[in-house]
Amino acid sequence: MAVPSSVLKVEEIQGRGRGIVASQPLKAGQIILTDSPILLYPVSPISPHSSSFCDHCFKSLQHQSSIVSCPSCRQYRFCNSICLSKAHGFSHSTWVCQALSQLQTNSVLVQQPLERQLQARFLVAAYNLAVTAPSNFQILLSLQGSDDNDDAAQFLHSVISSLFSGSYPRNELFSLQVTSSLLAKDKLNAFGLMHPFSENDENRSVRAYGIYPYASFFNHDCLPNACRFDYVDVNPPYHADGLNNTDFIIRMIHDVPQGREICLSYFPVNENYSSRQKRLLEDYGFACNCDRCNVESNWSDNESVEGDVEEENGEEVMVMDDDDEEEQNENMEPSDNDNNDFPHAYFFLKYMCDRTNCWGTLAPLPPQGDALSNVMECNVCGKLKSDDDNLNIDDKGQDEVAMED
Ligand SMILES: C[S@@+](CC[C@H](N)C(=O)[O-])C[C@H]1O[C@@H](n2cnc3c(N)ncnc32)[C@H](O)[C@@H]1O
Repeated sequence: MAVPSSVLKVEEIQGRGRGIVASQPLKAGQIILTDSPILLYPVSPISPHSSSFCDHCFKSLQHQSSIVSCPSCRQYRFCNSICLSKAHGFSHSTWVCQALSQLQTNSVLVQQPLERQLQARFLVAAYNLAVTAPSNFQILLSLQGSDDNDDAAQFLHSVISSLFSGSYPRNELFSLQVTSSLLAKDKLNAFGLMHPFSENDENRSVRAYGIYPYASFFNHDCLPNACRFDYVDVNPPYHADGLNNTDFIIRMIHDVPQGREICLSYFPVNENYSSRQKRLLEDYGFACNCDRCNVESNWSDNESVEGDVEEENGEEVMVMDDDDEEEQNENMEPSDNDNNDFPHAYFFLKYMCDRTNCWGTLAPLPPQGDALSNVMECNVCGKLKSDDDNLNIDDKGQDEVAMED
């Protein structure tokens, strides 16, 4: 599958499956891809009325004054009648509405852990996609993921089959194999749309999951050269024509030459070596051997860039003292020289947000013509920071504005 970008191409990369490669030199801040979800589903599958987000666009409902509920199930809530009407033609069609109501009263499913309920919600969404947009369903099926028939797939297949045995269209769509394959695609490819950022919230959680067909081709690197921005509740701090609020923008963190693989980090970059390895193995099925991991694999458990590791939120995170920072600022520039002992020291200083409980990644604002921006934007809290000082404008947690849907 090709990506809709003239500056990227999909290539087979040894030991990593498909990946995305720069087909020309790319500049810091450059927008390399905008992607829309083919599937979105909320994390509150069984008790939707407790959700504080619109079930169509997933904006926070906190400051909305014209909230409406679905008139049929009376459970799912939407920002306004526009979102409701869009959802009726898409994610909350008549039969999805009925299926979700049945899922909520399915006593066997309700007793299951949240993960299983969530998988059931995903399967209903995927089934809806198969019926309403078969070509997007084919794209979903072409994403990476094995189709092992495990216990979860067996169980969910029986729940979903019983749901679809009634008035729902084309119940033959859900064989055990398709169910199992869909679950694997979801696990490897779903992106989380996070709760709005707050400095007081140590454990920011997910509000919805989405399948983004092109962004799914990015492989992981613990020192990424690109990162994703979403603007679910706020407008981007630059002109972005026609963007829906659940669209992703992928921007370059720094310059890269033509032919270089473009990678995202699948989670915040501050996680320590053992936790990253564990997560990548358990959730994504691979052992990471990126430059950063190769360096850190030789460290003792307590060692970090300068031997400084602090405990923060129960997690070990990298820290540097002021002298270290000055020295690193003077001596370390990003380079393609992978022999550097601390490939991540410079990265942390320049590209990691220092706001409490944020751990977001900073990328420059998009260049204007040939002029590169010296303003960095955090992809989690939205803070804008110039080279010398914090601009202190734009906070994703506060500035709620309407965007096109
Ligand atoms: C979102 S997909 C990325 C695209 C995928 N490579 C493909 O061919 O469709 C995630 C999967 O890609 C592979 N992958 C991603 N980053 C990797 C890395 N750094 N090393 C090895 N495999 C990686 C893993 O199999 C992972 O489960």
